[in-house]
Amino acid sequence: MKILADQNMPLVEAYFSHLGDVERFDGRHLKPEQLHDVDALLIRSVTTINDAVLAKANKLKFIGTATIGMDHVDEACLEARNIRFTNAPGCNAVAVAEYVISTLCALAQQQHFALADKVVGIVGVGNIGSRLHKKLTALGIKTLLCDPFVAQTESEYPFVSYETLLAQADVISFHVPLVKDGPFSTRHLLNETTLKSIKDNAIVINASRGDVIDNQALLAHLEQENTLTAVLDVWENEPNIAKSLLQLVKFGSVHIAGHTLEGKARGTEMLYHALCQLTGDLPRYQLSDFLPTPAISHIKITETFCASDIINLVHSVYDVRRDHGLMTQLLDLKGFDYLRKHYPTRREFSALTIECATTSQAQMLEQLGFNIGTRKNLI
Ligand SMILES: NC(=O)C1=CN([C@@H]2O[C@H](COP(=O)(O)OP(=O)(O)OC[C@H]3O[C@@H](n4cnc5c(N)ncnc54)[C@H](O)[C@@H]3O)[C@@H](O)[C@H]2O)C=CC1
Ligand SMILES: O=C(O)C(=O)[C@H](O)COP(=O)(O)O
Repeated sequence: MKILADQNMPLVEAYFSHLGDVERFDGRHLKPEQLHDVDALLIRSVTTINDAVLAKANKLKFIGTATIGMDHVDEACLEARNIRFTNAPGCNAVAVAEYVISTLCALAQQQHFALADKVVGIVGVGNIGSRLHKKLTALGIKTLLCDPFVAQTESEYPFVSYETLLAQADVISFHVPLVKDGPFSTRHLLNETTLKSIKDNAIVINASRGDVIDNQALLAHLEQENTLTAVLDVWENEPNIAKSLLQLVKFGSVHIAGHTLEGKARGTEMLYHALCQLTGDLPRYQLSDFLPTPAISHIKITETFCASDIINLVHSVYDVRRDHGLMTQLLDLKGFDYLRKHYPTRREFSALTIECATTSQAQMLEQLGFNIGTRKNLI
């Protein structure tokens, strides 16, 4: 079997070599002739799949995208060609939720607010939004949840309308899929009109898809007034983003909110399982076979550990300001895709094991996502 995989997908050889021959390709520039005689194609979010690119795919029976988002794939055209398709639902949901937590911690330091004083509106309460909700609750932060689809089945929490969320939230964080048209389109959910309904001094975070916010409208809004804090991980027209917008956002990054080591590796692993299922092979490997021990793996905290220490703890694992610095300093020199390809290793909170002094610390930090070590005599 011939397997063609995006050059930025980790661990493909390690997982897939027993299934066939692995070759790599440049995800942004897949050409139809590269699919000749290929049996399985493994892509990331930068590869558009449509009729044109599949024109010479004579043997293709499987396409997997090691991402949550699927807006780059025309599923109808795969169905018509009888090509099995899968994404990797939830693979990097923890990473995106931790990106938002790191962002809020950094803003709390810079803007001198207490995290627990903010109301965070989550637009889209699926894999990412629900994990974010859990972590925010651990920090004592109130949330407003907006998801018309989940609201129909989930009665545990009250859901609000998008209009109510915009009017009442201090922080608005987008976690919807990009749906480009139809009655449930999410394109330009935040636009010239809806921008006018958000609160003064609000914080807007977008780690979903660039098109969910009308970037030109946001740019015009930021140019007019300065009470809005905008944080963007995703941009319209990547990789050729509006550089004038980058200058006005508080933190900008190159679509890396989901790029933890664990998140990317989980994506590869989910495709491996899906292909094994199709071929009838038994999976031989699991993620723990490949994840390295983190450089800092254990710490011990005392009873005096307090709110400001939580911020330091979060930033000891991941500080979003590193990524903002990389983007603002190196974008012109290296380009958007180079910075994504050479993204420095980032681990999830769970890679750090914490020995706590009290039971309440252990409960809170576990809910935030850290691994809790055993310690006798917890207070
Ligand atoms: N920046 C990054 O690196 C990453 C970005 N993403 C993006 O985040 C998106 C969300 O990911 P997940 O939470 O895992 O997806 P999910 O499918 O689990 O959840 C999305 C939720 O959005 C809801 N939704 C759809 N339209 C809505 C609307 N108009 N208003 C409110 N809610 C709406 C859905 O009902 C669903 O519950 C992905 O589709 C992807 O585009 C995902 C991973 C990494
Ligand atoms: O999972 C998704 O959806 C994402 O947006 C990915 O994390 C983006 O990563 P790449 O696939 O573009 O590397």
